[in-house]
Amino acid sequence: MSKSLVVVVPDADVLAATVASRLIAKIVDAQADRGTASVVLTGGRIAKKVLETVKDAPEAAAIDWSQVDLWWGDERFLPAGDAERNETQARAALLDALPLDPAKVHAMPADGGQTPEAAAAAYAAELGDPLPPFDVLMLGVGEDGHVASLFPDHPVLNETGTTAAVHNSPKPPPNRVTLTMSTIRTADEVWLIAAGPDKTTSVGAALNGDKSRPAAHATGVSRTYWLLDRAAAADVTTRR
Ligand SMILES: O=C1O[C@H](COP(=O)(O)O)[C@@H](O)[C@H](O)[C@H]1O
Repeated sequence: MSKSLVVVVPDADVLAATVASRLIAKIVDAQADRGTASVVLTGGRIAKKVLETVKDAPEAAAIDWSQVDLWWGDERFLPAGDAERNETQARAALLDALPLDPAKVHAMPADGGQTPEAAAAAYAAELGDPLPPFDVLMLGVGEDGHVASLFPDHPVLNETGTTAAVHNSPKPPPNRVTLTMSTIRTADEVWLIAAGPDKTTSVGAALNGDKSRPAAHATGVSRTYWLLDRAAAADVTTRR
């Protein structure tokens, strides 16, 4: 049965260090088990800090980076190289410094003139059927409780495929591509990561049972971790 745990640490710096250590250990363990590891990245401020911390961590040398598949939970549908793309952020924070196999870096398509729907369909094809075995899927949590590009009360929540196009996102940019919640829930572990007082309300609501927050539905098959700093956790009244 899936277990859910809430981990609260003092601040965003400690949170980034905590998540980075866990991520390295998770990848090392997956590679010890089956030779490869599969990780789903997220975007946003704390995600950037986590990746920068992994880059500076001596224990990251224990990872065979050529045997890591990297996927993204969502992407801002913008031209390749745009600074607002989650891919651009991840490459600058960590990926460009690693000896990755380019064929295993599965970025979501950039806006090259096709529709977001076409981009979402292309990513679904890249994921394949069955879906890859995601060892860990990381998610930032928005001020409104969104995860990936799944926003509260948005039609994207009704999508039934493995990926979806998003229009009229309440957070810029308006067009996005995202994994659907059913895809997120196939990951072995889902880590919801949040820091700072602007996340207090949404994290508290989601963890206290407000099902209108997409974050409340993001669970892993084996484990769901809420990895929070004290400010983000200030309204949490339940410990799982
Ligand atoms: O737009 C997005 O926002 C969320 C959260 O970002 P943050 O800067 O508030 O932490 C992020 O997780 C998501 O991947 C991204 O596309």
